[in-house]
Amino acid sequence: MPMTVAEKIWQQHSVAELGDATTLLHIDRLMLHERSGGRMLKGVLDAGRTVYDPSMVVGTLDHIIDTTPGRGDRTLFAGGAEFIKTFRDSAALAEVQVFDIGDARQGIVHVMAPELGIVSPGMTLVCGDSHTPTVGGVGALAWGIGVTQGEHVLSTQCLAVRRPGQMRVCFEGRLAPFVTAKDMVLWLIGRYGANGGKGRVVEMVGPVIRSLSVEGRMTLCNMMVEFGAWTAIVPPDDVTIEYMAGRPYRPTGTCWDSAEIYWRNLASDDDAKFESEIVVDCEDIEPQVSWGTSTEHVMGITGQVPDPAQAGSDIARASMEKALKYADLRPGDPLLGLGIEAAFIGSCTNSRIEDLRLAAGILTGRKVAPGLKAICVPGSTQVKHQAESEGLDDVFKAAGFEWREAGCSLCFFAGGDSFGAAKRVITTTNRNFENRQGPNVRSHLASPVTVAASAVRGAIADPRALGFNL
Ligand SMILES: CC(C)[C@H](C(=O)O)[C@@H](O)C(=O)O
Ligand code: SF4
Repeated sequence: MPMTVAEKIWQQHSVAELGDATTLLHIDRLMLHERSGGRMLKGVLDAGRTVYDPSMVVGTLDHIIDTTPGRGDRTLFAGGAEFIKTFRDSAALAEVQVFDIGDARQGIVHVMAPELGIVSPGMTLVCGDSHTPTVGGVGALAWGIGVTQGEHVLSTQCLAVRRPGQMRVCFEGRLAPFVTAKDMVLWLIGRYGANGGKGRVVEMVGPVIRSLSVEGRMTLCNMMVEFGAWTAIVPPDDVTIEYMAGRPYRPTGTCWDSAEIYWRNLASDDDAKFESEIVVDCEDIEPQVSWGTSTEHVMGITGQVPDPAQAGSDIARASMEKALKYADLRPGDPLLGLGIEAAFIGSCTNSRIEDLRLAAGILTGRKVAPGLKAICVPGSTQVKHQAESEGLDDVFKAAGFEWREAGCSLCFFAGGDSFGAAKRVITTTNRNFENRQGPNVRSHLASPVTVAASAVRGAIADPRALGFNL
């Protein structure tokens, strides 16, 4: 039977068919972070169980740790110290390796796992975090799980999973200058809605995907969660294999040779069946910005805020009306020129080295608008070190950006570190929900290029129109 790439990985990991469209799958990697990982480990230990194979489990600290320079163990998250202690103590007891603060391998879990080569094409990987599909960008099948499921994986290295539907999105054409993977995914969610990929594995193909780096592919896969997808995957190709080649935890020797043969053959069959398919012409995509409080509240940067009267359903209309109120905008308003008070570059969506290079390209020789709070948080300590070795930190600092330590940081409000109540922020993150980045903070999602250009103008700005070079 012809199969999709996800179905092949699924079948290769099947331990038993449990009926009711559910399969017991072998899990190759379990990633842990201090917000959900400590509870999983403690749950297993408290029940008197052992971790089946600690070498398949890796932890890091990212969510609730401080990111200000010279950080110690400070956390602004209520009860955060307890989370961190539980995580460290349980990991030590279970003999699970944790890349802690001060370790060069520490970082946002979805950034450091692929960067270190802990995950590779064709693997199954899970983590107690909704943005786990990010690593679909290297051709792995990865998804977010809950604490109970995490305990099951820790104890058995397996998980019972219901078979998802299959969907394919083909990106045709070419990306215009200043248009990035972030704009592609925002456009897709804006066009097809926050439930457009509901419950499916979304395979992403086409010439534009082939031309993207693995980092760009990860940006896309990261936000497919905001498209409602169960997960997303880009089948491996030469770009993926080249990416894997430099990674410290990659397979080596004859294992690399056989892995490479396997990766090269890991593709959907020509006549594989997808429940739904979308073809996107990338020529249509301009830089995108979100205007509201759902990831589907997105528009082209030169457009106007839509009118709820035109909404396709009562639910959409109500959500748009509420969002307009929260965002303090009116139908027909342009976003171009809308004043912003802060800019954020970071998060598992856009904090990898290529993102920082793009933003620094815009910021070189420029300064952020007076009074604007601008913060850049590298996704991992390794990204930070790489950026520093290229002098990017100097560019950010000279432009007026704070240059932070690696972590999730202001991607979500963890209890104190904030832009200030009700501030309007342009941000490279993935969620623009109410209060996501602080009390009443209005978040406008955009690419690192658009965020950097807007920071310079002090208002939402079209990077194409302002004489920036890339
Ligand atoms: C805290 C964590 C479990 C959460 C998630 O699952 O995504 C966070 O990373 C987020 O982005 O909201
Ligand atoms: S960077 Fe943001 S979206 Fe990503 S894992 Fe951390 S909190 Fe979640």
